[in-house]
Amino acid sequence: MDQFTTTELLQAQSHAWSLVFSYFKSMSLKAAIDLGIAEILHKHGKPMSFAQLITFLSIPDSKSDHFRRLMRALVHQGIFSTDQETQSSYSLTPTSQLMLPGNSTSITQWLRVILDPTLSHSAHVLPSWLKSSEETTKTPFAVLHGREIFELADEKPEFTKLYNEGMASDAGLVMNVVMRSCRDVFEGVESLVDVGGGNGTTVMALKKAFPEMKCTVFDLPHVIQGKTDIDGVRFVTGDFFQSVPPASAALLKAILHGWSDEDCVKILKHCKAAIPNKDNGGKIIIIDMVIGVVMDNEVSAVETQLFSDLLMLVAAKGKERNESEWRDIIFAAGFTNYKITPLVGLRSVIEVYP
Ligand SMILES: C[S@@+](CC[C@H](N)C(=O)[O-])C[C@H]1O[C@@H](n2cnc3c(N)ncnc32)[C@H](O)[C@@H]1O
Ligand SMILES: O=c1cc(-c2ccc(O)c(O)c2)oc2c(O)c(O)ccc12
Repeated sequence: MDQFTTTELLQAQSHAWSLVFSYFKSMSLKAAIDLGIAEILHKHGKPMSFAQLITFLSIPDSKSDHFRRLMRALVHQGIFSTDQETQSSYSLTPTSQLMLPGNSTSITQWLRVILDPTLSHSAHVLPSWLKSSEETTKTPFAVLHGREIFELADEKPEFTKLYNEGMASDAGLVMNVVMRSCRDVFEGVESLVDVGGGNGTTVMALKKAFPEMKCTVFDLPHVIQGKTDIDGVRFVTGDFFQSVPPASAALLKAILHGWSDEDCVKILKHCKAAIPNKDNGGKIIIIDMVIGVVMDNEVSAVETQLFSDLLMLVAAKGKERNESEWRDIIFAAGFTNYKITPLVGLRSVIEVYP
């Protein structure tokens, strides 16, 4: 017990407190979204005084000091910025810019899903789930809710709607980055099936860049329901554990991280059957994280990848993979070659060849 000095223990206490209070990073961010602070600042178009901010947000005078403390914490985290001298003139930062609803790069809906208690409460189940030998086929999420995340459509339609919109709100920004940094990945692809393509946001972004590409959005019935085909975009209902509609390329964006190695091999084999063989130029395009592959070796990016892995542990039967784990499932599914291109941020594009 006495191998650490008092100084070390005090530093450790500070470290532990910092970890404990980290949930206020999430919760203050959620409060900012729920209050619509970024929207108000954006509409104003120039730095906004505290008095204006509380007026526009309809914060009663009796709560203005409380609200100032929330703003102080948000500014400290770089979510909003403030005038150095007066500390009372607020502006957007790039992070709050992403929280403006309604534009194609907004991640507001995505943040709402990830911070929704339906997901975050699953984390509380992790310790008992880890000790239980009976629960290997169910995720902590299913232990808590009785069903897996994609089986909740009938029981929790509001959450499923939020989930589908949230995943879609992630697509705009990522596809923007893909089109800027590695557009050639999609160059010359005649037809593409977006496997687990959600509500079609990714495909719409692709169609903008490649109007000639024939696209299929493939997803579960409750996601595709009510969607009508438009010029060059088909919506197809199905299950990627049964089969995948044919195309020159299959896109798997944020799919494989949600499944076990065995399940990924099954999904990849169905994708392989859907695309042309080696001599005829078929390929799979995966957009997901590769643990440890981040631009500029940013330490905090790896930490975020590890936390995303924990989300896959509690909410899905999947995991975030490092390069060697990706290689194993790619080769196990019968592919012969792959190429990883890191994107700005946390994810990579993995091109996989038959
Ligand atoms: C994490 S979301 C990713 C959505 C989209 N690719 C994106 O990146 O925005 C996973 C998607 O897989 C779909 N999905 C889950 N199981 C499926 C299955 N068995 N067959 C087809 N799609 C499935 C879900 O409905 C959901 O839209
Ligand atoms: O809760 C989930 C969240 C995500 C998710 C999607 C895109 C991202 O950029 C990301 O960081 C996470 O994906 C899931 C998934 O793929 C599942 O199969 C089950 C649950 C989830």
